[in-house]
Amino acid sequence: MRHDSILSTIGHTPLISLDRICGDRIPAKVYGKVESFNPGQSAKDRAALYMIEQAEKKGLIKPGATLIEATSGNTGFSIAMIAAVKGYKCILTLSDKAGPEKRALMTALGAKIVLCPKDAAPEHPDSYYSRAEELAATIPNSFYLRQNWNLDNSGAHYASTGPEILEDTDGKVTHYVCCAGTGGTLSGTARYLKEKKPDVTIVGVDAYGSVLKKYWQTGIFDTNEIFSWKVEGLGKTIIPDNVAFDLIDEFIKVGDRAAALRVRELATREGMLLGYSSGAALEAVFAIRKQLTKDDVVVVLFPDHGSRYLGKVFNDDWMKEQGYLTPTGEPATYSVKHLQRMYRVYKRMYGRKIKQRLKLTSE
Ligand SMILES: Cc1ncc(COP(=O)(O)O)c(C=O)c1O
Repeated sequence: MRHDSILSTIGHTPLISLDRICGDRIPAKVYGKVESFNPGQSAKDRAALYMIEQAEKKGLIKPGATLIEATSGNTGFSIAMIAAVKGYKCILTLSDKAGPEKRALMTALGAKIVLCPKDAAPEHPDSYYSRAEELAATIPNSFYLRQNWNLDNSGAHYASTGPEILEDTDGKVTHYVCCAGTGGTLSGTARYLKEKKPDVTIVGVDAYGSVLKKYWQTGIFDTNEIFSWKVEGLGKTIIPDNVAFDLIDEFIKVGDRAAALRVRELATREGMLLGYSSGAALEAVFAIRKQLTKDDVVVVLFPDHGSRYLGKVFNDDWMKEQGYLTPTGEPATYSVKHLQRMYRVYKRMYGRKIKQRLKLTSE
C-alpha cells in the first residue's frame, strides 16, 4: 500500500484474539485492540494528529509554529513525529518517571525535552504542567496542545477507535476495557460505542495512587488518594476534562505488580510485546471475569509497545528490585496460600530465635 506520508498510516489497528492467555480462564471472547501497530507505536498518534489538525483548521497553528505539550512520553513521541512531517518545532515537558528509552525516542525525532520532577504537584512551578504553561506564554507563535483539557483528544477516538471496534466485532462488542490517563482513549471510544450500542459496558482502568476512581464514585477530588505509582500513562493526580465520568460503568484499580506480571504473561503466552499499561488493562479483564458469560465480546485496548519498557517490566533485575519477582525469578503472587506458607516459615525461624533468647536471658 502507498502513502503520502507516515501520518496516513495512523489508525486501523488490528483486533487480536487473546485465546492463549484468556481462553480457559475468562468465559467471554476477548480481543486486544493493539495500538502499537500505529507508526508511533501508541494510541497517542490518533489523539496528537487529530488535535493538531483540528487546531490547524481553527487557525490556531500557523506555519513555523512551536508545538508544546506536557506528556508522559507517548504523546510527545507522536507530536514529535507529526511536527517533523509538517515542519513545526516541538518542545515537550516530561516527567522524569518516563524512562531513558522514551526520552531518546523523542529527541531522535528532533524534539526538545524539558525534564521535570515526577513528584512535583501539578500546581508547583516545577511540574511538567506548569513548565509547559510557562513555555507557551513566553514562546511566540506556539501552540500548547493541552491533551488533558483539549476535547479533540477524545474526539480522535470518537472519530476512529470507536468505529473500528464496532466494525471489527461486527457490532458484537459487549464490554470495552480501557486505561484512563487523560481519558481521551476511554471517553471518545466509549461515547461512540454507547451511541451505537447503549447496552455496551464501559470499564475504566485506574492506578492505585490516582484520584480518578474516587472522583467517579463520590465527585470528591481527594488528595489523600495520591501517592506515586509505577505504570506510566495510567491514572492521574488531576481531573482532566477528557475523562467522561458519566460514560464509565465500572472503574477497576490495578496495582503495579499485577500489571507488570500480566504484561510479561502477554509476551510469553501471546507473543505480544506491549507496554506496562497494557498489563493493567488486561488485569482489569481478569478482575471482572466473574461478570462475563460465553456470549460476551470484550475488547481491551492495549495503548503502546513494549520496546519502551525493556529497562523496566521486561528487565528481571528491575522486577526483583520492585519485589514483583522473587529472588529466584518466580512471580511474587502473594496469594493467601503463599502468605500462609511465609507465615509458617517466619514463625519457625523467629519462633526458634525467640525461644533461644528466652533461654539465654533465663540462664
Ligand atoms: C502507555 C499509556 N497508557 C495509557 C495511557 C492513557 O491514555 P489516555 O491519556 O488516552 O487516557 C497513556 C496516556 O498517556 C499512555 O501513555
